[in-house]
Amino acid sequence: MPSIARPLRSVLYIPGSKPRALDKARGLPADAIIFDLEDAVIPEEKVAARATLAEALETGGYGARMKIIRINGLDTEWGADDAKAAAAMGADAILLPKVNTPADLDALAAITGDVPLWAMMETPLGMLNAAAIAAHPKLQGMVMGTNDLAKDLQTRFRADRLPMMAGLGLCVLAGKAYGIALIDGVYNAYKDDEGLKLECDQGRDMGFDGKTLIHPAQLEGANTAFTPSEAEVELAQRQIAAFEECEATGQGVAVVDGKIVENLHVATARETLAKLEAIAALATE
Ligand SMILES: CC(C)(COP(=O)(O)OP(=O)(O)OC[C@H]1O[C@@H](n2cnc3c(N)ncnc32)[C@H](O)[C@@H]1OP(=O)(O)O)[C@@H](O)C(=O)NCCC(=O)NCCSC(=O)C[C@H](O)C(=O)O
Ligand SMILES: [Mg+2]
Repeated sequence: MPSIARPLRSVLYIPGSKPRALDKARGLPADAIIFDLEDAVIPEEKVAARATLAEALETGGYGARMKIIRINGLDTEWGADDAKAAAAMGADAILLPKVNTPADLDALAAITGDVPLWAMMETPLGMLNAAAIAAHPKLQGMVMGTNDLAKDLQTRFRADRLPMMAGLGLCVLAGKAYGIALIDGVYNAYKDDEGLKLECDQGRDMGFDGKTLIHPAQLEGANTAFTPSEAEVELAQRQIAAFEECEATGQGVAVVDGKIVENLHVATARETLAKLEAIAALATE
């Protein structure tokens, strides 16, 4: 299972129709940006948003942040033209909403060619097909659409997200099996830092690489939650040192803080340190 080298702790949605927000994002500490042409843009502005976004990306200035364009569905009047335009904008990936089957990605790839694809996982059918979707050769990331999922499940929002756990879990399993990026859904109450922290921690513990965000005020919370803590880094260093010491004496198991450390734990410890290095490298780019 390949691990994701590029940090994707904070993935900020920006409406493609809002020049001020598009400009502000050039200075925000987001690991990735989703330039949105779908739900954040009203129908009357959809066509103009395409040109506004093309101009912003042409101007550039987004640095090392990963640039992802979310287009409208191919079953809408804007989808095909969005796809053609997005393919020419030099983005790192194109994100397709409401992906139900791998055939949806085939249809997009027929328009966008070699551009990597990401999938919004936000319908019950899409989540049931998560493994087949994750296996698509062009797919490099999945983004959870928890608002649309809640709508389709006819569920109420709960702090523990219990009603959507089955769907999120299927996507995590599928994403890990095929080594693609996995980004959790948005937290709608963008002024509630404590609630955001709880949901980020939950997503991080489930195995997500980061969280989608709707407002700059959420960036710090997500970046902190998805960065290895000082305690995690210090433990990883001690685990590696203890295991190497044991190995030198011909033993395969070390004990740290009363818990066994085997080669698989050392692999996780090394991944923790590598993740921290990748985050530090991003800050200097
Ligand atoms: C939620 C908002 C409508 C709030 O906007 P606003 O009232 O303008 O916020 P502020 O006045 O607090 O903004 C302060 C400054 O920050 C800039 N700003 C705000 N939001 C963003 C952003 N997302 N990216 C970049 N910059 C942003 C403002 O321009 C202000 O700047 P300045 O004037 O220079 O001080 C708004 O935040 C918003 O529209 N957010 C995005 C909403 C969105 O993208 N929704 C769609 C994605 S969610 C979704 O679809 C998930 C999925 O599909 C699912 O099903 O779950
Ligand atoms: Mg959605």
